[in-house]
Amino acid sequence: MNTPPLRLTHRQTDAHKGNFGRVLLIGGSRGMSGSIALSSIAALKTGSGLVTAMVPSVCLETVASFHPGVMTIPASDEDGHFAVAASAEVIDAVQDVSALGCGPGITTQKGSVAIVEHLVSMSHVPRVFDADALNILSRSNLTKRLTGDIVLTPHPGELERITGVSRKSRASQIAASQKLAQQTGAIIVVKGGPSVVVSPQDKWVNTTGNPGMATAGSGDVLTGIITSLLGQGLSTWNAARLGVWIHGLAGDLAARKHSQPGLTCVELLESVGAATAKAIADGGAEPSSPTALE
Ligand SMILES: NC(=O)C1=CN([C@@H]2O[C@H](COP(=O)(O)OP(=O)(O)OC[C@H]3O[C@@H](n4cnc5c(N)ncnc54)[C@H](O)[C@@H]3O)[C@@H](O)[C@H]2O)[C@@H](O)CC1
Ligand SMILES: Nc1ncnc2c1ncn2[C@@H]1O[C@H](COP(=O)(O)OP(=O)(O)O)[C@@H](O)[C@H]1O
Ligand SMILES: [Mg+2]
Repeated sequence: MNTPPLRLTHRQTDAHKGNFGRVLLIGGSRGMSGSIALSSIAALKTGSGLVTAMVPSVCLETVASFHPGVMTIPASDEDGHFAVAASAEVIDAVQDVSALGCGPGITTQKGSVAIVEHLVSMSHVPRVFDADALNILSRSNLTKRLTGDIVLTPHPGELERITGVSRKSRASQIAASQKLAQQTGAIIVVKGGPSVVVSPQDKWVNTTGNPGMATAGSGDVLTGIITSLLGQGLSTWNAARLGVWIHGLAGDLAARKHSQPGLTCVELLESVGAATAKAIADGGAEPSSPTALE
């Protein structure tokens, strides 16, 4: 049996949505509305109590239409992506959030750069940076300004842009990620088959997942899962490891049903709830006690 790196516990009978985190997902652009919707819905399916997507105003209706449980905040936009003015609006939006994820579909236009520049130093909020947020970190030389609880989720192409190591050498990717983790304090998910999670002191190799997950949008789902777990109070190390494990298991459950070639981000997303249940103490069978995770 494939066991999770740690367990979630059952919800107390008197639990309410405020117990399970309020998370914010920042991203999307005209043409990539699906990306941030995938992250947001994945966060709901991993158990977040409240999920809000902050998106360029132009794609708000599209993002909002995918799942009625996702709330949306419209941000100033320009030509289909975030305008520079959106970076000031982010400061209001992060009030009271327990975690945020940034990057899917965000583009590397200057409004997005301004947002990421604000987020790198918001040390009071645990943050996940993915996709174009990672490309912005590398292009704008922002990695040295990362502070607080941070998870980076690069695929080998993004990692190459940040560290310069070849997308073809797995050993170099792990070594460079370890060094980056030591320099920044961030936890780094080195995506692949299998994904490896690296901390400044340690590394962990995932035991779930399959090549059917090499499909558009599967990483966007992971961003939402890890953000959700951070928002529920897990440490960056635990949220990254358990998030990667749940994501891979969702891929395995979906591939069993739909085949690896037939697996898309939609089938992956549909399996996130079932995979999360497998991470609950005793396999999610019987509700018992307590609320807190770990
Ligand atoms: N429905 C949507 O709106 C979607 C939007 N997406 C967004 O599209 C933007 C661009 O992301 P992409 O990742 O497609 O573009 P990138 O240009 O960052 O990455 C694609 C390239 O990276 C390299 N690469 C990726 N995985 C690799 C691996 N395992 N081994 C070796 N090389 C690898 C390959 O050279 C590949 O062509 C992001 O903002 C992302 O969030 C994508 O997630 C797809 C779905
Ligand atoms: N061969 C594979 N085996 C296991 N997992 C894989 C494989 N290929 C891709 N994945 C997983 O799928 C996800 C792809 O992420 P990413 O490239 O960011 O996708 P996108 O940006 O399109 O959403 C990662 O979590 C990665 O680990
Ligand atoms: Mg990606």
